[in-house]
Amino acid sequence: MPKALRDRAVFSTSAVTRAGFPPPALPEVSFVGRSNVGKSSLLNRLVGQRGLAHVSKTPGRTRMINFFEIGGSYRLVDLPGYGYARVPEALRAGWEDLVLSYLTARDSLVLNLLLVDCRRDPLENDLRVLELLILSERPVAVVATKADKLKSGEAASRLRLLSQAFGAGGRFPVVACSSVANTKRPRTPGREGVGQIQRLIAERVNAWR
Ligand SMILES: Nc1nc2c(ncn2[C@@H]2O[C@H](COP(=O)(O)OP(=O)(O)OP(=O)(O)O)[C@@H](O)[C@H]2O)c(=O)[nH]1
Ligand SMILES: [Mg+2]
Repeated sequence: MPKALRDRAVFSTSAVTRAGFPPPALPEVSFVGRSNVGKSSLLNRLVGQRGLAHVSKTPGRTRMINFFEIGGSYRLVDLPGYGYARVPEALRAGWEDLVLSYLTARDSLVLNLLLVDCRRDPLENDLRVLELLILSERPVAVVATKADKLKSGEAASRLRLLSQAFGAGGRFPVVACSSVANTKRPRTPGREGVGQIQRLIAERVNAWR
């Protein structure tokens, strides 16, 4: 991703219903995953703008679909997380409808980044979302987040396990990633993930239309 684009990421709009989605005139990359897995942090890190998407220690913070426009040429789309038990049932069902209709019916969606916590074993919710994306023939890359929390010796075996669970037999890339990696510690697991994901995004965005 050219460095110049990093400086031109701007908030575009928030949607709480389908009518609120912007026109599908630009390719979009979505951030999908459980609450608190690190979607908003990764988005900020990819564009090099810390405060762009709201990051919080409290799960369930992102409640709308937030669209960010990058260099006028594509959008990054931060989705509300799923699996947060303390959200009232009615509200949760509403979010799910909104997110699922976005994921399965949005024509301009060129890549879904499915984020999973690299320290957790595969969760039912994540596997269900993956299945849905596969059934709707959506392109997926799996991001194993918070890799900096692993010991360097653990990273390879965690990534193997997650690749088996989420990689769809090698069809989808599975990338270990840290959004907070300290570049002064060159062995931090996931340190190279941000660059790898930037390349995947660039490939998909450039192939659109
Ligand atoms: N150590 C570490 N912490 C991270 C990383 N990514 C995110 N976090 C922390 O995890 C917490 C949640 O991050 P968010 O980016 O807000 O997570 P989210 O998936 O957007 O959460 P919701 O909007 O609630 O769905 C924050 O405290 C972040 O600082 C990472 O790569 N490494
Ligand atoms: Mg968020």
